[in-house]
Amino acid sequence: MDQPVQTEVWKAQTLEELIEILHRLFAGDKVNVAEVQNVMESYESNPEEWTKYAQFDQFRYTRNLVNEGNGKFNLMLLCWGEGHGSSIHDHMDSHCFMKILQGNLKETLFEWPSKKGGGELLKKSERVLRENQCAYITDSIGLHRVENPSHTETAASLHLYSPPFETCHAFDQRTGHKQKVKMTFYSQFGERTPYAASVSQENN
Ligand SMILES: N[C@@H](CS(=O)O)C(=O)O
Ligand SMILES: [Fe+2]
Repeated sequence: MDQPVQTEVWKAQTLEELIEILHRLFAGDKVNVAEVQNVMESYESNPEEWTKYAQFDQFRYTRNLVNEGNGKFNLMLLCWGEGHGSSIHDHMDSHCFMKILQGNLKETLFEWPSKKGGGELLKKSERVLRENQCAYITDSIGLHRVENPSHTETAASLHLYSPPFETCHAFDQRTGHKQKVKMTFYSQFGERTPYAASVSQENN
């Protein structure tokens, strides 16, 4: 019988402590997905600790950089207004962890377009993620779309990407065609990104 893989169990009491633990977990070359997911789930969202990063936009979800993870990962807070959603997109072969800090988010998984090209993207599954849950996706799992299904409540989520990336592909559900998109930060470390640095760039 195989030995079970030892995973350490950490409990993050605060956002600051979570960031410290994440730095340790990403110090080496290997990522233990279950361990990262567990520690992100162990943090009980406390809005007082993250509200300084939360900047909402009227029209679309925003990406707000919280920590650069020593070059190993980017940690960011995403702010979703009522009904806001992403395109169907990939994650450039990175690990992607998504923890709900406030509200609910609906995640719909899709298959990659078939090699022959063309045709509608097949929906694999959908689920609603609730406060403090942490989901994981990477390209081998598929593509996803994330939406705030509520028309009365905003939502906030904490995303960790390793290695960090700045572009991804957005897919047309009906044709399967993809387009490269550049992703920007609405704010970094609590400060609104200057207009010149984000102009003519898009979110995903
Ligand atoms: N991957 C998306 C957010 S999500 O919809 O998972 C982004 O970084 O903007
Ligand atoms: Fe995503």
